[in-house]
Amino acid sequence: MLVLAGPGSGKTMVLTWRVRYLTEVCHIHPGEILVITFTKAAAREMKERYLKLTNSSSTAVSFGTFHAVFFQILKLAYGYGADNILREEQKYQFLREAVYKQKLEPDDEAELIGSIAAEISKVKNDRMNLQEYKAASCDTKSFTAIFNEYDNRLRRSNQIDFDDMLVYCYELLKERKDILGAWQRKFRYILVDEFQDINRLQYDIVRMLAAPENNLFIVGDDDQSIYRFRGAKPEIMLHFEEDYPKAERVLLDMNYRCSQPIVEGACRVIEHNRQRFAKKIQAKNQQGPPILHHQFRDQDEEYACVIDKIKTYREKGGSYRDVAILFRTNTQPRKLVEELISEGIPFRMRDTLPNLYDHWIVKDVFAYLHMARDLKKGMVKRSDFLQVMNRPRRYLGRECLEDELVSWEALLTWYDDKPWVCERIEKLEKDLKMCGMLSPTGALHYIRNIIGYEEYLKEYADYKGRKPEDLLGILDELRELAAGFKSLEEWEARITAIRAELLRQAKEREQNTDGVSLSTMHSSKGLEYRIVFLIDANEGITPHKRVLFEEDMEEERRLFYVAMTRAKELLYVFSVKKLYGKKADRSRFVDELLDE
Ligand SMILES: Nc1ncnc2c1ncn2[C@@H]1O[C@H](COP(=O)(O)OP(=O)(O)OP(=O)(O)O)[C@@H](O)[C@H]1O
Repeated sequence: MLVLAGPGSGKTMVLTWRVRYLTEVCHIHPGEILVITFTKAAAREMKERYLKLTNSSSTAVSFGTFHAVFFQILKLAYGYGADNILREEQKYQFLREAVYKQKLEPDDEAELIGSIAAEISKVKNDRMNLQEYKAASCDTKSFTAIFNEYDNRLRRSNQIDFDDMLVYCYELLKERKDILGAWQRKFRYILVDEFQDINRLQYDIVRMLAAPENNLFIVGDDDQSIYRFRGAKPEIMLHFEEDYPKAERVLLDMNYRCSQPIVEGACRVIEHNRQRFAKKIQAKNQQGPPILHHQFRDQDEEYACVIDKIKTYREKGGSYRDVAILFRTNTQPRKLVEELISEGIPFRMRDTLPNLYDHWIVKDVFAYLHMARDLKKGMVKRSDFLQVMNRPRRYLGRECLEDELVSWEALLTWYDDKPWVCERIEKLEKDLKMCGMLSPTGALHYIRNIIGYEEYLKEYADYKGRKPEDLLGILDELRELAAGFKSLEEWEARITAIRAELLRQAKEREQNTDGVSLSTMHSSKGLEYRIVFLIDANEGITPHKRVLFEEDMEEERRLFYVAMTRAKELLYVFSVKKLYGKKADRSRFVDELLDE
């Protein structure tokens, strides 16, 4: 049976009631029932709700994630234990060592390792032939070498990663009909939650397990499939009825969460997708204010409005935890976070916020700023100088600096046979003197345009085959953060305070304190709030600028739809006219939403 469910339609309840129906009405033995979810938290919640519903303290029904279920199968076949599962930190250590061997010298090591890990996962999950695979995170030859090195390391230590669990399970069940038969007899009834996010390998294993009786009960919302980037295949759900022509389809079209204006607005957006089951969702709650859209001059004005509305809500007796601010990418709310801290509004981040000040481009800029400051005392540090001496190119070698502090005379003497290098050294010293007299914003402008750091980044992007705007965007963002500070000292004191506050908040997050939720649209899935702010609803952000194909655009629209349907009562959709100093267009999703 295919249960096609809209947002807020009570999918968990449907699954738990179905299990109760199987056990209490159809008298199926609970041990024959398997309920598969995507996360441990979902499995736990499902089990708890089932126990509550049946008024019992334990059950023989199996509630587990795909990985837990597949690992159980491997455990019995091969005697695997917890020690055989590769831990995340070990995985990154193995990959780091494999990357070092290839001498790739990335600017951002964590980013490279993260994208290689994702690609390895993709190759394994899609059962692709490594010999024919063209890599995206680095050159194909290095990727193949890293993949093999990593895999051999796993074999040598008799370990498997999370992707291997699926691959090995698939291979085992394919080859050993006796083992497959035993599991088919054990789990005669299989229920799958969030089916829209299933990947090919998971589906193939579930199909094998469900045969020959095919007692499959799947629940999902094709409009909420948002994990294509990590291998989810929403088309599997769309073609389920072709794989199982006898399957019945049930539509859960009542939304118990959102008010009618929110449901209607969300439907107007999602109806622009072509790859979907057409359905009409209704709201149980017919009352509610309309969705509020506003286009602000810039983010400063936008964030001031968000903060103002949160404060008003709080003054009227509301809780911070009723409110969520949702955004497309986890780097988006940096400025907002600073504003919330300044205003003393507690918040909880559902995703880690990568610190802009840890980015190599920002480190370069700060090396210049520090040199400009230290030059006044004649104490420019060697480490700062080394960081940027050839950004832009000045034809300098590390050997020209032996002492901890830079001596400009010694540098000029070292290169006295190369007048073109001396010219650049003198220009740098002069530029640093100028920078030292400017405010942080003025100095950033100077470093970027007069020192030539922007030109350097463009050449670098060209050489690395990256989009220059991605790198220049970091400088744009830094300029926004620097605005208003009179001196470097003042700015750095603020950066230190924010770091400390974020650390404190991370600790507090574990305790259940009241706070506004800050979340990416992805991480907001499954959650609900009385009031939701969708910020920066602009082209290039949502939909994201990396969208290339129609399928990507449909995924972006689904993400927007998921975010909208988190709101129970009040939904604000905010856009800006100017983003990082440049003109910005309102998101097409806002146009679709307003097009009544
Ligand atoms: N039959 C029902 N009657 C009244 N309220 C319900 C019913 N089913 C669910 N709800 C309420 O509606 C809200 C949404 O339910 P739930 O979170 O289970 O939906 P969902 O289908 O998982 O949503 P989504 O996929 O959008 O995350 C919850 O507040 C829940 O308590």
